[in-house]
Amino acid sequence: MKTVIIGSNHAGIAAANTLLDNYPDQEVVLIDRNTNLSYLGCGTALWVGRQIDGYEGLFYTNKEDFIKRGAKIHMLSTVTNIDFDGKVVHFDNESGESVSESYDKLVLATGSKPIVPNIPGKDLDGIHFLKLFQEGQAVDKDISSEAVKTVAVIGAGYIGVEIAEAAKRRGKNVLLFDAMPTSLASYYDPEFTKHMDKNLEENGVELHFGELATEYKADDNGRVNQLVTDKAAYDVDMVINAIGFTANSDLGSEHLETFRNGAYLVDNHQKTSDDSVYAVGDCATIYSNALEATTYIALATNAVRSGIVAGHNIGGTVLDSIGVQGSNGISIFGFNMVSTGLSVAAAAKNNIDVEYTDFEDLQKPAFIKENGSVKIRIVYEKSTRRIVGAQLASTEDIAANIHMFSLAIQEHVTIDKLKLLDIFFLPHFNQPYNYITMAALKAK
Ligand SMILES: Cc1cc2nc3c(=O)[nH]c(=O)nc-3n(C[C@H](O)[C@H](O)[C@H](O)COP(=O)(O)OP(=O)(O)OC[C@H]3O[C@@H](n4cnc5c(N)ncnc54)[C@H](O)[C@@H]3O)c2cc1C
Ligand SMILES: NC(=O)C1=CN([C@@H]2O[C@H](COP(=O)(O)OP(=O)(O)OC[C@H]3O[C@@H](n4cnc5c(N)ncnc54)[C@H](O)[C@@H]3O)[C@@H](O)[C@H]2O)C=CC1
Repeated sequence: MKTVIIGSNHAGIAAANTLLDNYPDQEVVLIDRNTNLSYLGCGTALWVGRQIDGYEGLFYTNKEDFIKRGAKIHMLSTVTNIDFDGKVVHFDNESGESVSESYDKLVLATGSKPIVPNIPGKDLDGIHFLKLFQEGQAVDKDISSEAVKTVAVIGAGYIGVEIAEAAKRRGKNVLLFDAMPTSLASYYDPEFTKHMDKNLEENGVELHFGELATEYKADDNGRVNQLVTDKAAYDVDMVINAIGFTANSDLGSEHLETFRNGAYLVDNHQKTSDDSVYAVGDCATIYSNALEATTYIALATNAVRSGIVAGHNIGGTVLDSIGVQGSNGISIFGFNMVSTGLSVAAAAKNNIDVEYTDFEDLQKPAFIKENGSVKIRIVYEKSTRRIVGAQLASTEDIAANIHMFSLAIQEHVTIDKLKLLDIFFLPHFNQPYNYITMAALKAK
């Protein structure tokens, strides 16, 4: 059995690893247009902000490793066309020749592409996106220039907020814009984002929310020097666009069934509407246990799990995807936020009638000196009382809490089941009346 995988980043790599590690008879071919594979984009802001020494540690595998393990891998090779009936993938290889690979099974792992703001001046010099390693290098180079004093970041989602912090750490004036009235509006409710907004402001990031970029203007050399919005005009030396990703499904969208944003529609084996074709990671849909529906969530964590599921099903072991909660986290100037499932705002947008319960307390008993306050919100469906989301914010390390809520959503746990849940107590870590128990007990 020969499997061809198009795209060798997180999702494609996970599918390839699963096949190579568990099914020795499988012939695996990887094709990718990039020069590198396995780049952890999550490290870009850490590297650009000089919180880590360099980018070298942001790759976890390479071409040679796949060759050693018996796979064939074509890098710098762009797939131009797929003959789904004849089961042949056509691509331009590293030498520029048009070549092909036949397949028994095909895995589409072509990921996502940044959404481009469609406004005048969008192609000027000094306007960046942050997806590829090379784009991270370009941003780092520009930020290293003395001439760049003011950086505008368009989009205060995860990439925008992280790169705003990085640019500030490099001593730039940073203007952060978003169409929504707060940062991180897709992940948290305003009662939580207000703390992140305050944190950003206190650290010198200038916030411009509810303000839309309408034009980028250039100097005589064709480099961006002004950002015009629906409210004002700002002199800027560099722009970073981060207004979200959309699925990169150009290769198969005419042949395969797709979701409303163009992502390949897949079943719980990651199989598309073509029996021989699987899709994984950011180019595919995913099942949300909170929504109880198919949706689109671009995250590396999902990419990896979907690759594993596809790999096993292709290899011959039936493995059902268990769905996801879209769990995520962010840490900015020492302020941490994590969320899973639906916020109250996201539930409303999806017509799910929810209640929520909030609590705020110190992480540890007051007699412990190094201690920060933690704010928690648990969101549950009114009719069934099943937990559909949770948000936490603190200067404390609260990250691991969210995994439990992720499992609770996956397993349809009700808010009432959480009230007397056995949660250990040790003053080094938490309180006997801890905020999870207290929030659950307060639920209406
Ligand atoms: C700056 C940044 C920070 C992030 N931080 C986090 C984080 O902290 N946590 C998290 O979970 N997620 C994070 N993400 C999201 C995460 O990186 C993506 O969800 C993940 O990369 C998706 O993996 P993928 O393999 O599906 O797709 P991609 O990473 O998009 O890879 C797709 C691959 O397909 C190749 N390809 C596409 N078309 C073709 C073609 N025609 N021919 C050949 N090859 C092709 C591309 O070259 C690429 O290598 C971050 C993303 C960015 C940009
Ligand atoms: N910590 C993490 O887990 C990280 C995850 N990622 C993932 O990578 C993907 C891409 O990240 P982002 O690009 O940050 O997307 P995002 O979806 O997180 O944020 C996009 C932001 O842009 C705003 N926006 C949309 N259109 C706009 C417009 N025309 N003008 C101004 N603002 C506009 C939205 O309101 C939103 O706040 C996401 O799926 C994200 O979850 C990225 C970085 C870190």
